[in-house]
Amino acid sequence: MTDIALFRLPGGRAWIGQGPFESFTEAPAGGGVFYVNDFDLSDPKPWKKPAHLVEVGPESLAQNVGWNGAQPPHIQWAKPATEWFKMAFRRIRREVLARRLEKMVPVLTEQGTITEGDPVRLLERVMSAPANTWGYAWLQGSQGFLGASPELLFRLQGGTVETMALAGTAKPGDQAAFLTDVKEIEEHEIVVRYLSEQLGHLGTVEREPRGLCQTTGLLHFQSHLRVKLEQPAEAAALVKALHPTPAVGCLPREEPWLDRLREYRSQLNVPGFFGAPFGFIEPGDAPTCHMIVAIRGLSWAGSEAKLPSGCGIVGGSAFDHEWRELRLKRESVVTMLGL
Ligand SMILES: C=C(O[C@H]1C=CC=C(C(=O)O)[C@@H]1O)C(=O)O
Repeated sequence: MTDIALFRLPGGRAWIGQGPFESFTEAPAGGGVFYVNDFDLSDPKPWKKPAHLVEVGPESLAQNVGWNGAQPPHIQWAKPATEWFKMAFRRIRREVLARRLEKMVPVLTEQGTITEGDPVRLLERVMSAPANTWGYAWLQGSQGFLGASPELLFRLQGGTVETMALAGTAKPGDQAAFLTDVKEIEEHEIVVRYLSEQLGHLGTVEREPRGLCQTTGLLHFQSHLRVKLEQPAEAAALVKALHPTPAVGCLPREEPWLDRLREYRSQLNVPGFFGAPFGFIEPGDAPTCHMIVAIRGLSWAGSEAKLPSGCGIVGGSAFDHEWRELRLKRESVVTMLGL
């Protein structure tokens, strides 16, 4: 099967890119190009231009991708062990209580085995994911990742950058208590403050009041932010300025803490795509660049599948509560993908 990239906007417009892909350090003119990287931004040529790009809808997906008789996958998940995550949780919390660290987002990964079927069929699910999410996929031979993320890293259009803080989580039924939950509000406002500071270097920042975002089985705090650029900015420079936000990284966003986070991620077997920027520049002369945070998805290599979820640890975090939140986030992905 050819290599495939997919990007679907909240409104439903979507593009499929088919390989081979040509890689670039800077986004080539004319758009129609995907941004694919890992959490550490280790690919120096993250802009991927497909040999063939087509705008698709849910009905035209199959004829553009061609399933070749492939069936949706069955995945047998193994229950995740608590030990390593518990250790990371305790160490992070200790640093937070000592006021050396404000927040860090460790990630737990559930491992699975694809017993039959082909993950390519999950593209249909990504296309029909909730309307307030961005669908993404990157399929390379027998490996890849895909999902539907509720989190925008930024949208760059003309001289305006829009972004959002998305952090703080509850079950939809717990809304009344969530709205006044001091720990969840703190977790969220840390991300707002970080984004306001980073964007403040580019122009005057406008922030909308804190609101709610509901996706498959989950409720989050969400705040929209916008800045009119004083000088033109490249998408790649914005990625470097904003990623990783404390919704998936840490604060302070300094190398020693990022190193610590990388250490936890590697101990906990986290796939590189998780929390990384994933983007698409629409084709055209004055194109819009959409850059999202790749969460709420899974990855696979051969028959091995990985399902990661992360949770922000602040001073008020309790292990059992966070462990439940991690499970709810993974269940949300499993439900969304119909697995
Ligand atoms: C890291 C994840 O979610 C982020 C987005 C929304 C809420 C989050 C939270 O409450 O911790 C996370 O920052 C994930 O889904 O694995």
